[in-house]
Amino acid sequence: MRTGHLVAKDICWRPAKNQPFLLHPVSFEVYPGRVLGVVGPNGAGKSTLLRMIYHYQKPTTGQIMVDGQDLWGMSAKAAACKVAAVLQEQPGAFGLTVRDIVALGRTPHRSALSSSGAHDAEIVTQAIARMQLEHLSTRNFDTLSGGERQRVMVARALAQQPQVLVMDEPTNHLDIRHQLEILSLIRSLGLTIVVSLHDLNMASDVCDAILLLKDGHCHGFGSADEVLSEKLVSDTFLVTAQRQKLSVSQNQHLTFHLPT
Ligand SMILES: Nc1ncnc2c1ncn2[C@@H]1O[C@H](COP(=O)(O)OP(=O)(O)OP(=O)(O)O)[C@@H](O)[C@H]1O
Repeated sequence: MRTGHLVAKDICWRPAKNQPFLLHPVSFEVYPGRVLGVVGPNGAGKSTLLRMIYHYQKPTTGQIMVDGQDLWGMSAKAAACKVAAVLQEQPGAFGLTVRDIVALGRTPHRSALSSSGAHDAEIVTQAIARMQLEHLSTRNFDTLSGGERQRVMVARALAQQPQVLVMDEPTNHLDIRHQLEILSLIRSLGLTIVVSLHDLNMASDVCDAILLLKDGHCHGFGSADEVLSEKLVSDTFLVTAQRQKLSVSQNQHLTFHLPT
């Protein structure tokens, strides 16, 4: 049976009891192996939502279920066996090599006293190969370029063998080639993926469903055709959005202008 069925039921969040909600109740479902794109203007609540899915920030109310299990009813370690994250900020590695960093992905799968064995080593090797990082595996992580680091963080997430992968703006700082590679990877992994993207055309190309947020409210959830309509995009981003069919690929493409 394919795993990675993600359900969010009325999740919302505020920093503290006496503060306003920054994310208002939002519900969605992602079927195993599908890709959900989270889009919206700056400050919409995208990262706030993702943090709840990768078990960093507990929803104030509501529930997140992975394969029928309440993500916030389990330990952080158990949750890390289910959900991995690739974030915008990459940690300082203090002299660790690329292979060391990828091997950290195995940590949630080990018991407190066990050291990593041949099985873990094989999974780490496979994750490095999947991201074509073999030639960099002994390099100090801190010496890599932004794009190379991003690929290492994806390899670490793959070594974690999650059912759900969360990616917060994974194409940031990547050149066009690496952006396309990350998008193609997202499609090919076969994992359930929740990804925040600023580029609405990319989101439309790569995602099976789109969740549109603004000011902490859900403004749409459904297929890209439904949610990324001219009207909804124009209203949400305060621009004039136009959808056009590209003559060569026949794909729909959004263009944007400031309203006159
Ligand atoms: N711990 C916090 N305390 C107070 N405000 C917060 C906290 N975390 C997030 N916010 C606020 O919540 C709002 C949503 O932030 P969030 O980072 O989720 O937005 P975003 O959609 O990811 O934005 P961007 O596209 O700019 O990255 C912002 O106004 C942010 O300042």
